[in-house]
Amino acid sequence: MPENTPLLSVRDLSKTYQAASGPVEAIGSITFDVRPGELVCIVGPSGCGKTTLLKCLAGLLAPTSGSVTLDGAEVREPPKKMALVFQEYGRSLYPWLTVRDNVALPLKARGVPKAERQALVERAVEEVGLGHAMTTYPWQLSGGMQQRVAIARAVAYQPEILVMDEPFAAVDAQTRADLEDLVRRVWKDLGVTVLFVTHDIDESVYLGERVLVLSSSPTFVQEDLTVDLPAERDQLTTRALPRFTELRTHVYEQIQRAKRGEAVAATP
Ligand SMILES: Nc1ncnc2c1ncn2[C@@H]1O[C@H](COP(=O)(O)OP(=O)(O)OP(=O)(O)O)[C@@H](O)[C@H]1O
Repeated sequence: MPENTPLLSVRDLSKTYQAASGPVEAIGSITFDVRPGELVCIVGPSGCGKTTLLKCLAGLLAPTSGSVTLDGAEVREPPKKMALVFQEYGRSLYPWLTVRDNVALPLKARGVPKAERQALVERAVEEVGLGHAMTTYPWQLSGGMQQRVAIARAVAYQPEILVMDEPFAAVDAQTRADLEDLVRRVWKDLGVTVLFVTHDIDESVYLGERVLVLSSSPTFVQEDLTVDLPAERDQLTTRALPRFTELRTHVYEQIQRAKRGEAVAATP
């Protein structure tokens, strides 16, 4: 695929829920593209419709209007080319399966031959730094390690796009920093496209090559910000850069504007 052809294309996506109390317009109109190999973060105020947007992207919820296209095909059901990582790592792994078998499961379901499966599982588990824990069970691992297993499972599957929904919201700050660095490393080493949803402004700037700032509901894309920080990022030096402070202050101000209902749509 040529580099400028979008991998994921969201066009005029809107979602209005029909609640008992009447219609709730969650998403007004969202339009954006993700190109192959990008790492894009989505950030927005609480209740702005991030979960609704992700459900539509993952084919779990039909939009009221507009479309989601992945690799040229309209998404109408969970796409095989997408892997998801959620916040609740504890519930996303099977406790009776070892790390190796948890990571292998989607490959087995897809019918990948055993030798190839083993190679993919080993590479993915090594990549997340758990090569020594292949035969352990999820309940023998810390929360951060369990989330590493979930990431390994997603990348072993070799998705076209990895969608992460606030994956580190439930871990402590130190583990979170390690996992952020892991995402950057996996993204670079494996060349996978990543869409990362977070409510943490600093995290969005530290991780992303682009940050999409969403308005409050009914939601639209308020800003599509290019993160012009060096590609080699480091928790200490990157976060201490004046440019990092400028960008996080800018995103913070945009979100405050969104909360006050003063946001205007980004010009494409
Ligand atoms: N099933 C539903 N029926 C009616 N309204 C809903 C439903 N699901 C979500 N909403 C409303 O849609 C809006 C967006 O909700 P959504 O959960 O997508 O936001 P969010 O950004 O993920 O929230 P948070 O940041 O708090 O997790 C909210 O006003 C919410 O109350």
